[in-house]
Amino acid sequence: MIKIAPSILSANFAKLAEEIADVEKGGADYIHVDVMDGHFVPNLTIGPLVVEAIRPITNLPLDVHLMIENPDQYIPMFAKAGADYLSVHVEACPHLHRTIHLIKEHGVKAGVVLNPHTPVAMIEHIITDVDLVLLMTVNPGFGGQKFIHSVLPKIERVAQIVKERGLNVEIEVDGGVNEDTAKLCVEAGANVLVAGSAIYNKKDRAAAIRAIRGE
Ligand SMILES: O=C(CO)[C@H](O)[C@H](O)COP(=O)(O)O
Ligand SMILES: [Co+2]
Repeated sequence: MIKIAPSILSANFAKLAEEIADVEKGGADYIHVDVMDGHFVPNLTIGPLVVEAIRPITNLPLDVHLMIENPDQYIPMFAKAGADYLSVHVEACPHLHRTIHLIKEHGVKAGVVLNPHTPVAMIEHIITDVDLVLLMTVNPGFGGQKFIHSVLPKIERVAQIVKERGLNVEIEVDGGVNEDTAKLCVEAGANVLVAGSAIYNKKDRAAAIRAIRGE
């Protein structure tokens, strides 16, 4: 089953509760929350206070994508705020095994993220410990960028590892996902599709979600 995770990065922040209710009603499976610190990526967005504020207004799992340096310092705060998934970048975690287990110790599902140029080999020895692998299909930092096609073989490789080892790991893609690129990601083996602009820039969010799901 293909899951759709609308990214609120492209929502109207002045009407965030309505924007979340709209995609929930439209068939979304997760709410994707992009956390940026102005250091790991050149943009600033959301902190634990916003996660805490949106937690009671939706029944959907909050899929929190941490694009921050030193995530260990903030994991307890995001867990307390109500994150269901916390995903950290390999490129920001010198002690990745420790960070993944810190997330799990807080009762939160753990995800690991790879930038477009980072090889899949970087997660071969941690994939058995995680609930989700997120492959970036744009350079992180901004919504509305163009899908990077050279990531497709990486999706295939992660899907192959998951199958070979019989793992229960979700394979998520994030960046430039629309109804055309979604199809390529699903064919390559992804099962969770993040989409920001391709959903929130459309008037009919339910139709946008259906189109990305390939319905
Ligand atoms: O992590 C992200 C950017 O760093 C966002 O989740 C992503 O860019 C979603 O936006 P879009 O679908 O418009 O590309
Ligand atoms: Co994201």
